[in-house]
Amino acid sequence: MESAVKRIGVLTSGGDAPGMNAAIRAVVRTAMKNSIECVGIRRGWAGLIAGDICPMNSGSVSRIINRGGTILYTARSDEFRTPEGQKKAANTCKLLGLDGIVAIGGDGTFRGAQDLSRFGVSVVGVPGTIDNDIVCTDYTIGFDTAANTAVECIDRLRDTMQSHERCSVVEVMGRHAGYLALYVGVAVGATAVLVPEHQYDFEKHVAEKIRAARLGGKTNFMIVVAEGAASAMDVGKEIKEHLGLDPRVTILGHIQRGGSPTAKDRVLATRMGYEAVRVLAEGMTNRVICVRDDQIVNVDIDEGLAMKKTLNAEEFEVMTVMTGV
Ligand SMILES: Nc1ncnc2c1ncn2[C@@H]1O[C@H](COP(=O)(O)OP(=O)(O)O)[C@@H](O)[C@H]1O
Ligand SMILES: O=P(O)(O)OC[C@H]1O[C@](O)(COP(=O)(O)O)[C@@H](O)[C@@H]1O
Ligand SMILES: [Mg+2]
Repeated sequence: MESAVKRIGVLTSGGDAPGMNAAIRAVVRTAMKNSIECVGIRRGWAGLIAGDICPMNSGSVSRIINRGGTILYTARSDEFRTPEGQKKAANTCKLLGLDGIVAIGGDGTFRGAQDLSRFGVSVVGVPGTIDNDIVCTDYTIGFDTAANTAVECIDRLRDTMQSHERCSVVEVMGRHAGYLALYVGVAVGATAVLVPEHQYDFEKHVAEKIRAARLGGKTNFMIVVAEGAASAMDVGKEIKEHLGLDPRVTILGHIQRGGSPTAKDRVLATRMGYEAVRVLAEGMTNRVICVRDDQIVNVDIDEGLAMKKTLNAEEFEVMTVMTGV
């Protein structure tokens, strides 16, 4: 089939996520198979504005499928949020003869892609963020690895908390989204889980859960807090003040974003990267690659971003029943 694009760019933007490299590799290799030239754009949208490019070929993506982070670097760019910045980025595309851009990132990255498409550049988004907060897709690259890393860390904390009969407050990532906290909280058998989607109430969400666990015979407690729900330090202070316990607070932070991607992240990233190039080759634009019921599909970016994602109600209910007991 004759491809609708001759030369494309690939970039990673926003917070990095394990599996982004596998997606870059799939984009480059699929492009090559279809005789499409592929140019790497370093440092996300900032790099597109600056024309920060590197040539890509089969060799440049060798031995990266197993590596965390992103070989193209990533950045957050305030300039790209402005029409002037977007115009500069579109001019780079014109100068380099880029017909299309594959943007691997989160919701912010896709809003940027939406804007760039208004300048006549074809864009396709590949969801890569540990937050799993992109409305139109069941899954975003990096979530599985980050969740498993957090679970491993919390299991270690649990050993020492059990020995000392202590309370642990652990902060996981998620400024605006509680998917990671909820999933990890269920996986570690947390005493309580705090998510930004629900207004924090110390008495109801923490004190009552700890009390129920203590009445059930437990002498150690694990509180999982999404960073956007409450400050783990503050939760720790409240536990000390109101319940008389002496909690230990751990902020997992960027540990969660690193490490070798799980098989799930590598495979989905590869399938999504392949689909992104296929979509551009077919002449489509303004699409997000999504996974729905384990099928890789593409969705209009405007429609995708307009959808409202909520926490999985069944998973939340399960967490509510499992905590505090
Ligand atoms: N509403 C927007 N319009 C244009 N560009 C945006 C918008 N939101 C974010 N961006 C661009 O995308 C970048 C990445 O977004 P960010 O929200 O930080 O990460 P993520 O893509 O992982 O959600 C931002 O630094 C900015 O350059
Ligand atoms: O790396 P930074 O700039 O400290 O950002 C931290 C944020 O990035 C994330 O890890 C991922 O968010 P994005 O994918 O939207 O960039 C959030 O969970 C966290 O709140
Ligand atoms: Mg985001």
